[in-house]
Amino acid sequence: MTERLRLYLAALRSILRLMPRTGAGLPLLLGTLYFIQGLLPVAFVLGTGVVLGRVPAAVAGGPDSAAWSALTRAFIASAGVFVLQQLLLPLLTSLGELLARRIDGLIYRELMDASLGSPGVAVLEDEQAVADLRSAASELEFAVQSPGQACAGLLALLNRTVQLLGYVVVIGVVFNWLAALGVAAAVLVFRYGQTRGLNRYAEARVQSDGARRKAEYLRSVAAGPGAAKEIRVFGLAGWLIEQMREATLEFLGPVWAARRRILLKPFIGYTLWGLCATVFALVLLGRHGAHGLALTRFAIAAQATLGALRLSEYYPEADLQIAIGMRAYEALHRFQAAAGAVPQRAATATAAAERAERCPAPTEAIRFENVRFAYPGSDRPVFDGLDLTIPAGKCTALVGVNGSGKTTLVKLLARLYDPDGGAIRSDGADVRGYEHQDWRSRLAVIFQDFARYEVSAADNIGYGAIEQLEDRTGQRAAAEAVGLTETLDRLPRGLETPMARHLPGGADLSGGQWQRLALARALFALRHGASVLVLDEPTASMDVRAETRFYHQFARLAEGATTVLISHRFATVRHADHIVVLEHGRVIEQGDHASLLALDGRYATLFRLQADRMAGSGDAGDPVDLDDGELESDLDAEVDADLNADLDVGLDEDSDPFTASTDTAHAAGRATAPEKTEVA
Ligand SMILES: Nc1ncnc2c1ncn2[C@@H]1O[C@H](COP(=O)(O)OP(=O)(O)OP(=O)(O)O)[C@@H](O)[C@H]1O
Repeated sequence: MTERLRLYLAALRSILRLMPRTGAGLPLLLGTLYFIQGLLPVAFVLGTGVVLGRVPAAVAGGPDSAAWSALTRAFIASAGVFVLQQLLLPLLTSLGELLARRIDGLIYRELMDASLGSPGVAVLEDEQAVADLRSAASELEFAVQSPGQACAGLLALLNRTVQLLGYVVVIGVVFNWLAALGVAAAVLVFRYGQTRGLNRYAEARVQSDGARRKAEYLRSVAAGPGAAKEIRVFGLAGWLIEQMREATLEFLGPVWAARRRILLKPFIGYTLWGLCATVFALVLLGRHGAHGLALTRFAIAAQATLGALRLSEYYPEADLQIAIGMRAYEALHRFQAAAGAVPQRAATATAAAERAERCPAPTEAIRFENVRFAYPGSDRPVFDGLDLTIPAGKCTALVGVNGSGKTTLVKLLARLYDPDGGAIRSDGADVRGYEHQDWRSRLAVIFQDFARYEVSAADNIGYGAIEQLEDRTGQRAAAEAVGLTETLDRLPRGLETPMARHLPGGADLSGGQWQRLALARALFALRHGASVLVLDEPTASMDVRAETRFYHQFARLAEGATTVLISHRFATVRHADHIVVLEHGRVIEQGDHASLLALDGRYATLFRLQADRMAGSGDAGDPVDLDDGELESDLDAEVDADLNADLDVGLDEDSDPFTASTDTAHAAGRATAPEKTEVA
């Protein structure tokens, strides 16, 4: 059995198993109605055949004759069948749509479970898996040729199948079994040609998915707000329109060609075949008719033959839906297999307490032991034997040039990936021994590219401990801790303000304010059970005063927590208890600020380089603009004093040994370099 057929059958089995879950006997009702709807055209053919056969006797007997009454009865019965058929049609369409929507709803849930339940993020970086996820999601979104529509289409085939069987039996009984089988064979061959062509067309559509995505991406760039400013400033509009035109043609061209090649050729071939069979059946009928087949029988056989042959055509209620919808469902199956999702438990306070019990907070240290790791699909290891100790309850700063592996280390710590070799241990226990959710409940991580949720400010903070989403006091305290209270209080609905301008009553924040909101989220997580705080460039978007303020309060905010701090700014890291210098995925130096300076190695070199830069930058005392004027006055004084003492340094792998990055230039004019004096 080919892989494609195996997948198709698996998808078919599982979609059929979803049917009973659509509730209230809907599939059973729909199946029964389709069955009846399949019998009705056959009954109509029988009825009209009888009507036709009774016409000569009725005409001869006149309106008062018994033959006339018999004709009338037959006519009324046929008309009744016809009317019933017409009445059933819209009902079937509505019920079919209902079934499709309900199945799509169930499948959407499967899709969410698969994408959100995957313990790591590797699957979301796997090109094929993401393409599968996208293709399933886009058919579900448009709901025209979705898996649910395919399922309703499969049920609708019952109608056509019953009709064909009915016609074949009628032809066999009233006329000739050989002719009946011939007609059935002609219909089946033609249908085979149709569905084969449609399947190949659906395949061509899937193949062109990459080009379609490119066109969609360009459309979203052109129409979205993200690049709006740059498109105008750099005059990219004309170029973008041309790119979109080319990408659209690149995507549609092969589909158009495939449609002509795939649909037209078989259509001509199979139509000729069908026409020959039709002519043969009609000639046979004609000859028998001429040789005394009773009028009723002749009329029935002729209509049944034509009715059956009409079933060779394209079924608009089923064909394309099945061809494309089932492919989307197969894609979801492939993604499910790749994601290896695990069921997610409900977020309740009890569940959180149970998690905390199952996974104790580290009290001694978290250790990376001989850790080896390469990203999936890459043969270049980021870590090849990393040994690192993160003491519990202390602040460990990670320093290193771009690409040295700092963020990757955090991803491993959060088990978004697992190491290829070695282990990460919390107080000696391999963290892989804990369930992902249990271990993560101990972590509060804010990545460089933290999320900005379009929900209220309070919920943005509350997502740090979802089971405590109602704890407004805790959320306010976290906002206060990062100095956001006044900013949030000035918003139209305070903490309840939706964080997106396009939402009713919504507002947006500046980059630095967003970063503080994300930090508040981490602090909220700490308040509710997390004990390992990981901050990856937590102040990158903050102005120099907000940053200085943050680090002044940092020790108090993170008190008792095991903290991992990543920063390019030495002013930030120098206060850490333990500083680790990473290079090419290895620890090359570690210790506290003073001991590392005394060591006179890489850290000291970097430090002197920046100190020299600062010393050469001139004025150190520019006033600082506050974005919200909310610093308390006593803190202000401290901050002002410290601004003159801090160094603000960026590292860049392109420079050798290192050069300051431009994102720190704003601070360069404000800082003096007491450390230089200290170093010197
Ligand atoms: N998702 C990924 N897939 C493949 N390679 C990756 C991925 N993310 C990072 N890398 C590579 O892994 C290496 C380490 O990257 P990482 O982001 O951990 O560095 P970093 O020290 O945090 O850098 P930065 O200071 O720029 O944030 C780099 O060579 C990077 O190109």
